[in-house]
Parts: sequence; C-alpha cells; structure tokens
Amino acid sequence: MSPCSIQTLQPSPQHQQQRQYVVGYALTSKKVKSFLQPKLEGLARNNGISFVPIDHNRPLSDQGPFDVVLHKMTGREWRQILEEYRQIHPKVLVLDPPDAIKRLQNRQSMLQCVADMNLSEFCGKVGVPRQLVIQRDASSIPDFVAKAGLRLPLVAKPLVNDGSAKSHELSIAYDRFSLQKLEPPLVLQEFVNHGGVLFKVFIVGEAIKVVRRFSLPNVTKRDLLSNAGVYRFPRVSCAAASADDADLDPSVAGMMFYHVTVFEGTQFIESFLLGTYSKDYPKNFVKDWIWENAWV
Ligand SMILES: Nc1ncnc2c1ncn2[C@@H]1O[C@H](COP(=O)(O)OP(=O)(O)OP(=O)(O)O)[C@@H](O)[C@H]1O
Ligand SMILES: O=P(O)(O)O[C@H]1[C@H](O)[C@H](O)[C@H](OP(=O)(O)O)[C@@H](OP(=O)(O)O)[C@@H]1O
Repeated sequence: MSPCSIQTLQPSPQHQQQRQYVVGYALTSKKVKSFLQPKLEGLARNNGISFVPIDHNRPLSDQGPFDVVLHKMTGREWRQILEEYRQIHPKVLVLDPPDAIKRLQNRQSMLQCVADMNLSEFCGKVGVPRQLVIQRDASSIPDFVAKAGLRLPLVAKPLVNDGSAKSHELSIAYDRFSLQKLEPPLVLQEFVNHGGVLFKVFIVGEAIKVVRRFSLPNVTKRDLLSNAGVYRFPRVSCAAASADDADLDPSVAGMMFYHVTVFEGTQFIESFLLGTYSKDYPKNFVKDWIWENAWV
C-alpha cells in the first residue's frame, strides 16, 4: 500500500464546509466485501458521506443518527424492524423499502412491468423470454412444459430472487423429462440465443451505466440433439466477465440487450427505442431486447 493510502487523505477545504451524511448499512459480509470497497469509502468520505454498519444486536433506533439506511437484507423480522424504524424516523431515507422491492424479488412479477409495456417497435423490440412458473410438484413439470409449448432448451431459475446465493442457482435443461429433477418453486424460461454477449444497464436516477458482459453461448440444434439432462451453470455475466474491451465479431457485438437493473425503466427504455439515448453502444444493439431484471 503506498504511503499515501486513501485513509490518510484529508477532505479538501471545500469539503470541510460540506454537510456530512451518515449512511447506515445492513449488508451481508459478502455484499460488504463486494460493495464497500475502500475506493468507494474514500470517495464517499471526500464528499462528506460516511458508511456506518448497523448492529443487529442493538435496536435500530438506538443507533445512528442516520441520513440514509442502505440494506440488502430479507426476512420478516428485518422487514418489521425497518418498517417500525421508518415510522419513528420518517426523514431518514430508507433505500429499497421492503414493500417497494417485493415484486422484484420474484422472477415472475419482476418481468410483469416489462411484459406490460406497450412500446412501439422503433429501432428494436422489447420482450421477455417465454416462461412458465412452477410452484410445486416437479413430477408434473414435463407435462406443464408440453402443454405450454415451451421450446427446449430451458433455463431454470429459482422463483425467489432475494440476492441469496441460492437465488442465483440457475440450470439449463436440454430435455423435458430431466425437468423432474428440478426443485420448485421456479421459473422455466426458453433459452434465447444471443451470441454469448449481453448488456447490463445500471440506473439510479439520472445516472446510467451500460456494461457489456460475456454470457452463455448460443445453443445450436446439434447441441440440443447431442445433450440431455439438466446442468447447473455458474454465474456467467458478473463483473469479472466484462466484454467491454473484447474484440467481438460485429454480428455479435450488440445482438442482445439483456439484464437491466433499472430504477426508472420506462424513461430508459423509451430513450433507447426513440434513439435519443446518447451512450457509447451503437443503436443497432437495440435489436432484440430480452429483459430479465428490469427493475422499474
Ligand atoms: N432466457 C435466457 N436465455 C439465454 N440466456 C439466459 C437466459 N436467462 C439467463 N440467461 C443467462 O444466465 C445468466 C444469469 O441469468 P439471470 O441474470 O437471470 O440470473 P441472475 O442470478 O440474476 O444473474 P446475475 O449473476 O447477473 O445476478 C445471464 O447473464 C445469461 O447469461
Ligand atoms: O454484474 P454484477 O456482478 O454487478 O451483477 C450483480 C447483480 O447486478 C446484483 O447486484 C447482484 O446482487 P444480488 O441481487 O444482491 O445478488 C450481484 O450479486 P453479488 O452476490 O455478487 O452481490 C451481482 O454481482
């Protein structure tokens, strides 16, 4: 670590007059590790913002005072603690209040807002993969899939999307009968070939960040004929799978628009469709949109 580590940096004079904000956070240790990087804490400190861990062994109201509560916790008890805290401290900004994100923690309801969008096909179309929710009884999955007319292969995803490791345990199924091995409740989505590249869009207010990531490769008819069974696959499109600087075949370089964590989705979608969105990626990548996590 260089002698002038980020911790020794003093806020510059103009910052010293700055209003100080305190963010109380309730995150899993994994999330703290991935999110609260020293660089972020240093940048925040230089802008008058400090992050303070919330102690789950003490009443939340005895802690702080906080200007913002940042959390990524679930569970009835925590929801109740947070709701009671919000009643007592209405001026504290609680990010992701439980009721506001409930529909995002279900892989069916999170897509409903996109499926319901009636956006004109301007320079692309917006859609979601054809999918089927299986609440229980794995033995009847093959019949349900046949009746729904879903095309193989299928991507199987836990219905609950609460940020737990289990909620990211995805599988790909090459034949219907192997589907009986799956563990409901789950969503079965038709696999959409997209050239092995997808875009993730992160939006908070006016701030938009588009990143390109490697994804699952296309599944050919030959793959389908030569594969059978259900296979768990790892997390393929996380930060380490960046394709931003990859030299991609032009036919692939923007084929599919996929995973959107959008806090103000409709404006974002319309700006893309209307061609008014001025960002790095060529408009033509707005060719075949599949929305999985459009967080509106
Ligand atoms: N219907 C689909 N067709 C093709 N590929 C898909 C489909 N659904 C998911 N994938 C692939 O699986 C990856 C993970 O899917 P998804 O984003 O739904 O799960 P997740 O657990 O929320 O992912 P993340 O690890 O990015 O949070 C996607 O990045 C994509 O590569
Ligand atoms: O592409 P990245 O790695 O940023 O994907 C994120 C994803 O957008 C979500 O933020 C995940 O958070 P959860 O929904 O809480 O799981 C991140 O998962 P994490 O377990 O790595 O925090 C993904 O990395």
